[in-house]
Amino acid sequence: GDGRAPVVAGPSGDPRQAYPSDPDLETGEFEIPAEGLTAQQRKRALNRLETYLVGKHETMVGFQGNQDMANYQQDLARFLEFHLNNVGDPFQQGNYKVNTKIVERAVLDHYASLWRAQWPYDADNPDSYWGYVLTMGSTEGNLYALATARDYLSGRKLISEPGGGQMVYVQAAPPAGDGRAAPDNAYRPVAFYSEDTHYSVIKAVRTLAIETFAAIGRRDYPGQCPIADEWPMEVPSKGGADGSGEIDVDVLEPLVRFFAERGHPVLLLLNFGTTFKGAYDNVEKIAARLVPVFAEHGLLERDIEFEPGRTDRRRGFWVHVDGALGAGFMPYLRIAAAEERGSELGAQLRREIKDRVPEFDFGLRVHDVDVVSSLVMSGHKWPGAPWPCGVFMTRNKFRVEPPSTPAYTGSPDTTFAGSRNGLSPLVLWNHLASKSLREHAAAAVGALRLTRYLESSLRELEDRLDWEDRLPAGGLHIDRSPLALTVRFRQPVDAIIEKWSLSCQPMVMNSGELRHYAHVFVMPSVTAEKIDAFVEDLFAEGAFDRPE
Ligand SMILES: COC(=O)[C@H](CCSC)/N=C/c1c(COP(=O)(O)O)cnc(C)c1O
Repeated sequence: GDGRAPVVAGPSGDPRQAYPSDPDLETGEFEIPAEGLTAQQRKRALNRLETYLVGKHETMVGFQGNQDMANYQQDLARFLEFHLNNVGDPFQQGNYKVNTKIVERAVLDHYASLWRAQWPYDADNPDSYWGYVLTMGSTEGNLYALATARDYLSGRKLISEPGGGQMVYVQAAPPAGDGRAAPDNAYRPVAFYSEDTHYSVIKAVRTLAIETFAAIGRRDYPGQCPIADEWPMEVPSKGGADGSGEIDVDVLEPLVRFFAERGHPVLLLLNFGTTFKGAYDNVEKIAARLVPVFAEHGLLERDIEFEPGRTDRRRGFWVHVDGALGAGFMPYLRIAAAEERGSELGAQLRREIKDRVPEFDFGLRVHDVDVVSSLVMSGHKWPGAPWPCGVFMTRNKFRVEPPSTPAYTGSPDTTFAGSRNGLSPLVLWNHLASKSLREHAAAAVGALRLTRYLESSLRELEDRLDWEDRLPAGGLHIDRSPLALTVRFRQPVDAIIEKWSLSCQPMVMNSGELRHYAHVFVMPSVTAEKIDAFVEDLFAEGAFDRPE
């Protein structure tokens, strides 16, 4: 400490003991005393923090957050002069004029184009895209998508009372049952997602009181699970823990059919770049197997009668693609794949993609159905925004509130947040605009190439350790899922985890063996030099000598 009198410790003790400590940062340095801090004290504290961050930034390889978005500081610092707020709908100017909505709309249009949606936004076109730049990351987008899907599938609608007063939710009456399925199932959506799904989805499902197939199955259909004695909590991934991390379509289909037969609308949340294994659910294959099930049980199109003569035509299913990482990255591979075969870019890509780039977006049509209802992407993952942000996108025809409510003087509150970040559209715009599509595609192909380099470097390390008889029993468990930007391997000692900010996960393998994995994500900020330095650290004595 610097001899200062300690902050009056709170009622439950002194923060200097209560909080986790880091060898490079002292809690006491950042306490805010009643008398405030002098300029020198503030400077010293902030210098200490900056020094710490410089160190960590250099060796950050463990999460899917690109650390090196270029030139946002010099290009955007001037906008810190303003109190930006994009409150309300991006396509309605609203009364809060200090906003960057014009930039937000350009970012949304660009992603609409990358995700093959109909753009520019047109309030009168049911198939036009609608979306907004998120103030949180994909967690907000997943929450918003699931809230919209829940209301859409439950026959709810947000309308403005006659005379343009309050906005109120109205609920359609369940259709007269056709005997085969309990009529009130028609508005009880059932959520399905895989065991590799990010915890933000489980949080969203609980927060929004959406029922999962497991919850309904265990309560209403005990012992009737079509794929196992007991209803699994989540849809199993193909090959279980040993597998790639993508959802098992052969298991998903009977589970969905079970509820479709009983008249339930179906809410599918699919992963496109899973958190730990970087796996992609096969959206095309899932649609090819499930659209016929929806058609068979009247879930492709349904009439929702709100009042006599006032009906909406809606689907009985919703496909949300959690593209937190993959939606920002995969479109560039499609652009690279479209390059003429002889090009360097095309050739490099061919080494990674045997047949075709997996489809996940609004351009995907299966059995003549446009499959995807909503999509989300994190801006701080592939694009590399320096704070959490992202993009949520859907189509007008899937929205439950009227796209424009003239009754409002300002702008309809159509997004999940109230106040909305006005800097995020700028940082995304800067990122998108500072490279051509081809240059973005080259960065994506380059990241795949480096991921292959990481994998081969780890396998070489395994051979070196084995040669020197220093290989841990069972080996380094090196694995990489198809097209993934990450490689997973045996968790090293804590000092290495802390230096390289590694994300770790215990996994009970199909054999019952408990393994501790770590992974590296090869984002654009991860270079071959960083990979070499990282692998060298793993070669050091005792790198894998974990106590367990
Ligand atoms: C352990 O790593 C994570 O939780 C990272 C976020 C940190 S990396 C920048 N993943 C977040 C994530 C999320 C939540 O996204 P955010 O809210 O933007 O963090 C949603 N879906 C998937 C597939 C995700 O991987």
